[in-house]
This record gives sequence, structure tokens and C-alpha cells, in this order.
Amino acid sequence: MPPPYPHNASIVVDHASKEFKLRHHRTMKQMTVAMMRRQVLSTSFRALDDVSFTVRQGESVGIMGLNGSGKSTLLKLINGIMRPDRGEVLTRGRIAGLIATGTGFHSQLSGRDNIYLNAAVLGMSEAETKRKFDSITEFADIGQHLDSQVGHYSSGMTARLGFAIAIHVDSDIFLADEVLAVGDKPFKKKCMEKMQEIRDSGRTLFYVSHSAGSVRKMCDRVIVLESGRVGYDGPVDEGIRYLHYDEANETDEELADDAIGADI
Ligand SMILES: Nc1ncnc2c1ncn2[C@@H]1O[C@H](COP(=O)(O)OP(=O)(O)OP(=O)(O)O)[C@@H](O)[C@H]1O
Repeated sequence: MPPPYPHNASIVVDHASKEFKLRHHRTMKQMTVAMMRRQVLSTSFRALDDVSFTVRQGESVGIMGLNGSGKSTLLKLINGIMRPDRGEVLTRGRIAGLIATGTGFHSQLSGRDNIYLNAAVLGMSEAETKRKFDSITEFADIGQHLDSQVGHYSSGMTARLGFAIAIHVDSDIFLADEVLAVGDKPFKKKCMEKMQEIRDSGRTLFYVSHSAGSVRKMCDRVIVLESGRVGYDGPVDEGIRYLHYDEANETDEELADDAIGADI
């Protein structure tokens, strides 16, 4: 990462913005009619608006905020799936993680074949994948479904396989988006333990979550996004207070996640 960025920076987001176009008409016919009537065909919508922060190597950062506030978009910029329209997003080292369940999977291939395919996409050699294969399948714990096509997997099974592969990539930065959203309780607990291990190994952890409990357990800093802007960036407890995510407002699901967070 070139100067003026700090030498120990792992992720630098520098005045980054990302816009999407919202089309108001879906079909060619609707668009033609709208054009003839001189109506607006689309409007721009800023999902991320002048976002800046730096994450040091080894920091674990929780990304929180309401639905649609731009968390996944931010992860996609960091992962390199998307580029910012303005500003810069720089990362140092190898990135792994689960940012959208099932991305990179080929639905007609078996779980077994997808492990090799997905691992290769994430930069693992065939020999490395072979070496780690048993450990990956043990973590995913999808049993006899390993040889069924992934298109027939439940969302939880797809997430299990995706997460199991991602944690076996030797990365410097680990991105996790809602990994706990679809897994069952034992799997959520296993994921949390694994992410704690990742954090304790000195890798950078970037963790999107709505669960105050798991962020409290996992992270030493919280960034809160509000309509695409950084609303808060600082210590975890204050961030959670900023969001008013106190126990009184939490759903059963969040309380269950908190319990898992407290378990480990
Ligand atoms: N490819 C896209 N095209 C158009 N709009 C998009 C696209 N991707 C995201 N958006 C919009 O950008 C906004 C931010 O979306 P994003 O998925 O980043 O939010 P989020 O904070 O991760 O939400 P959630 O908590 O619901 O997962 C949303 O309004 C969403 O509709």
C-alpha cells in the first residue's frame, strides 16, 4: 500500500462512493412509452456515500447498520467484486471469506466438485485443496449430500459448504457477511469459534452482523453505516448503544445469537 497510508494498514477505504441505477421500467415497451412521454427512466441511488476508514492488520471490525445501509456493498468493494465510482479501496494481502452465500458455486456440480472449483477461485492449488479436503468436509458436515448437486442444497447447507471452504484459505483478511443468518444453532456456534480463532491468529476480521452479542464477542471496533455513510466508528459497546441495540429491542433470534456469542 503506497504512502500516505499507514505501514500496518490492512484495509483502506478512502472517500469511496458507489451508486446504483434504479430503473423505473422493466420492459422495453414500458421504457419506450416512458421515453415518448419524456418520463424519467432511472434515478441514481448512492448505496455508499463518501466512506472513509482504515483498518490495521489484525483488527477485528464489526459492520453494523439497518437493512439497506450499504454493508454488503462495502464488503463487495473490499473483496474487489465491485469497484467504487469515486474514491479508493485498497487492501493488503490475500482475502477470503463468505460474502454472499453460494457465490462461486456451480449449481449443477456436486458439493465435492464445487469444493475444488471454489477453492481454486479463492486461489488454492489442487494439491492444497486435496490436503485440506477432509477438514473442509468435516467442518461443512453435510454428510451424504457431498456428492449431490449443490443446486439441490438447502440455503443452510450451501452456507456450510461456502464457509467451510473460506476458512481453509490462508488469508490475511477474512470477510464474513451474515454467516450466522442461515446456519442452525450448532453450526453458528462452530462458525463463531472459528472466527475467534481467525481473529486470534492475527488476521484482519471484517464481520457484518445484526447481532450485538456476536459483535461484542468477536470485534474490537464497530463501524455503523447509515444510509451509505459512516454514522459511527469506534469502540464496540458505544457503537451498540449508538444503534440502540439493547436487549429490550432484540428479537428472539438476536437473543439466541447473543447466547451463542456468550457461550464461547
Ligand atoms: N446491484 C444493485 N443494484 C441496485 N441497487 C443495489 C444493488 N446492490 C445493492 N443495492 C442497493 O443498495 C443499498 C445497500 O444494499 P446493501 O446490500 O449493501 O445493504 P446492507 O446494509 O447489506 O443490507 P442488509 O442488512 O439488508 O443485508 C440497498 O438499497 C440495495 O437495494
